Amino acid sequence: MSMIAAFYGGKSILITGATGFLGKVLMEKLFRTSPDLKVIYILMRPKAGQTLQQRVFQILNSKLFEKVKEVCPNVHEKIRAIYADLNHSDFAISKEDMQELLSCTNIVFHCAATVRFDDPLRRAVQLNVTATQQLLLMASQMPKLEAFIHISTAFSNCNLKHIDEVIYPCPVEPKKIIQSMEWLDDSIIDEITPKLIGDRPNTYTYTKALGEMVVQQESGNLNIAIIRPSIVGATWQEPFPGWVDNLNGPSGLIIAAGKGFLRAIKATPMAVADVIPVDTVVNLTLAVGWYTAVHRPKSTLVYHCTSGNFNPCNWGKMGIQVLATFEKIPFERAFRRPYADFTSNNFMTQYWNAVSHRAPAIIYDFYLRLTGRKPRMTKLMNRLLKTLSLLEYFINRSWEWSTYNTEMLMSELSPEDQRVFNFDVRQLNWLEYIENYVLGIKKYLLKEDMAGIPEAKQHLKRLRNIHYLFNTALLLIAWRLLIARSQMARNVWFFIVSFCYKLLSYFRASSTLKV
Ligand SMILES: CCCCCCCCCCCCCCCCCCCCCC(=O)SCCNC(=O)CCNC(=O)[C@H](O)C(C)(C)COP(=O)(O)OP(=O)(O)OC[C@H]1O[C@@H](n2cnc3c(N)ncnc32)[C@H](O)[C@@H]1OP(=O)(O)O
Ligand SMILES: NC(=O)C1=CN([C@@H]2O[C@H](COP(=O)(O)OP(=O)(O)OC[C@H]3O[C@@H](n4cnc5c(N)ncnc54)[C@H](OP(=O)(O)O)[C@@H]3O)[C@@H](O)[C@H]2O)C=CC1
Repeated sequence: MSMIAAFYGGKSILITGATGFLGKVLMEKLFRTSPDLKVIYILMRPKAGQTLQQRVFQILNSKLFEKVKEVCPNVHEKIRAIYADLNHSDFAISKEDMQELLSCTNIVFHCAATVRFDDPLRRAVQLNVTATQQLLLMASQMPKLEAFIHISTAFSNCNLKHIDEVIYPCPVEPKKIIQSMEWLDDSIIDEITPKLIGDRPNTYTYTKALGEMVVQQESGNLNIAIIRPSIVGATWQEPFPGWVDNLNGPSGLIIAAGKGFLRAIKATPMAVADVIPVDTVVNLTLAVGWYTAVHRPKSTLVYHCTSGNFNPCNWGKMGIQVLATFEKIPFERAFRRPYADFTSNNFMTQYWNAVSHRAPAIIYDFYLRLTGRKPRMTKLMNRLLKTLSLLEYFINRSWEWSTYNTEMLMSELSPEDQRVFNFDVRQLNWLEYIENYVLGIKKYLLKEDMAGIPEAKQHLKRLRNIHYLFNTALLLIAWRLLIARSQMARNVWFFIVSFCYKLLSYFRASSTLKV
């Protein structure tokens, strides 16, 4: 019997960010391994015209929850969706709901965050810092609380090369930042943002670091732990391989490459691609929840959930495997044939952006205009290039994360828990994982049918022929223009033609002699 699964039995669990990528997998695993848990409270807001109930219904009816429905048929009765907007000062939770949350909650998993790299500082602070502070305040009023688990990111201190499992201070106190956001106007905040974030690349990593400081400062008597995952990718094993439902991290770029939009990328092939499967993060999170509640460590422990030091894969290897998978499992209606060029040179990046990204987009838009349709490729390409520029920082560097706490926890688990809540990425086979990742993107993100693979392959063949034809035509035009302008080119051209003519005459003569 798994001790961790038994621990969550009968518990009331509060999750923020349960509608997000990580939150959904966390909920799924909890229900599947501890179907006798009492209730999961999820703090959520209505979105895209859907009420809370409709959102919950959609999640429970997704492919991800198919196994849960078998082991926990009354799962819908065990989810309590509570209206909450973490951007509000008191989360806008009703009094009755607040009362229930405060009196019943045993465990808190705080996953909600804004993960956008380009969010203005005010928004990022509100969600990643102030909301964390408020949730801790709520937690301090929960008499039955056993553990508070905060999800941060391994990149919260990406300004350092070697990162230990400790909370690093930021130069300006989070409380001062929170206060200043209340009275500074947007233009001033925009002006001081670069100074505040310093050598971090964006407001996301900076505010996640501030969030950790808040956890440390406001922890009081709570049992708290922080988990720092690196780049969270599709599921490795559970509930099935390759599940993914958003474009963050590598997923968006894999789509862009598979559809033939992305042909070159400024990346260091030897830099470590510290991708970690989402189910591994969830297993560690649940193990940490159990350990923190049962063993009550004296201080706030930080756990790195990374792959680089256990089982490293680099961006070059990942790119090659992604491309190899496109050969077997191509995406439908590709714009161009998938092709990868990794370059770490600025000039070459500009060159490829002009030749391989912008020029085809302009030509295609011209074609759309000619055929009376609305041009859209240039806009899409500009977005892609903006995304690339925001991700570049992370694919041209390597970091070292120490993992003493994570390894200590692994050794504390019983063999059964090590199996059920496996977070040992040494067992991960990257080639298999990447293939399943690409397949998962095709099935669950792009919602493409596997039956369409032969047609997709045919389409790629047609694109290859068009590509050869186009290049040959381009070469001929260039050559014709050169001949018209340069005596030297003309001489070379006449030399080649007369050489070919002589060769032909020679073969003709020798074949006549043989007869
Ligand atoms: C050369 C060939 C190569 C072949 C092989 C290639 C494969 C191998 C190489 C793989 C290298 C991987 C490197 C990963 C490094 C990750 C490091 C993370 C480290 C930190 C980890 C964390 O701790 S934190 C979690 C990560 N956090 C994000 O990763 C958020 C990013 N994101 C945003 O910060 C916003 O998204 C941003 C972008 C501002 C847009 O902002 P925006 O307002 O312009 O756009 P929106 O988000 O509203 O989306 C508008 C349209 O862009 C589409 N789209 C959105 N994201 C997209 C995306 N990533 N790739 C494509 N397309 C994307 C979307 O589908 C919409 O399309 P549509 O309009 O048609 O619906
Ligand atoms: N994905 C990754 O690569 C990594 C993620 N992490 C961390 O993991 C955690 C989860 O990330 P992930 O699941 O990928 O992110 P998602 O963007 O998929 O999910 C974010 C969640 O936060 C919720 N949320 C955002 N704003 C509000 C709000 N104002 N009120 C209520 N809820 C809100 C979202 O709700 P809604 O659905 O309503 O928008 C959603 O449930 C984050 O803390 C992130 O920093 C760490 C490392 C890497």
